[in-house]
Amino acid sequence: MTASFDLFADSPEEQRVALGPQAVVLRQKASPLAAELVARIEDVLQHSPLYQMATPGGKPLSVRTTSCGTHGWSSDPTGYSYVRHHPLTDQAWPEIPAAWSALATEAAQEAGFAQFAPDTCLINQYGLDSKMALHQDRSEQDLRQPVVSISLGMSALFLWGGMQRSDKPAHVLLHHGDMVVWGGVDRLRFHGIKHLTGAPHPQLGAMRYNLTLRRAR
Ligand SMILES: O=C(O)CCC(=O)C(=O)O
Ligand SMILES: [Fe+2]
Repeated sequence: MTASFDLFADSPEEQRVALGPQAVVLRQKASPLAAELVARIEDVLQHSPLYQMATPGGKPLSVRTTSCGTHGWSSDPTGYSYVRHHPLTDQAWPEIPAAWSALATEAAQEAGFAQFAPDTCLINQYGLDSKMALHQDRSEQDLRQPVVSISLGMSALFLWGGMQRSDKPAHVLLHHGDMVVWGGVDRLRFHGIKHLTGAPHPQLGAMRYNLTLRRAR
């Protein structure tokens, strides 16, 4: 797979950008709710503080992360898994805010995945020095369920690869309010974040949040 197309030049009004047969960027899909989404992030973080995970190999991730939902994604020396408690507070994760689940269900529907009901949301906070290496999302039990992501804050260069880590990734700019949905034949595509880009966000500053909603169990 040689995904060498480049989406830097997208016209800003383009609403749907196909990344594959079952993967799509829904431009500005979350924009009408963005202020509300950010306010709820602040609520969630009160109960579920951001922390720095390390890869199973012991390398610290450059993002700070936390979760909400019945399960939270975790990386520790034993590997990647879904756990029921925040590793620092030992508390159950807070509920996924209803507006986030509803938006994810709607976006999944628009992308061709009916009745998506997330039970976990990973919150990644990126700073100017953060990135996320190419990886597959494969800790979930039912890989027929899609992945739905929401970008807030500064823009970022999303890497959209193939089914092999060595496949050359496409570069896709993701902006505040953009959503990405992938599933089906595209569910295990390698992806990552190269770096943040552009100006600091007027409300959030030199920072990006990514909310990734999935069905863990
Ligand atoms: O920040 C993003 O847009 C991607 C995040 C991601 O791939 C993940 O958390 O698994
Ligand atoms: Fe991912």
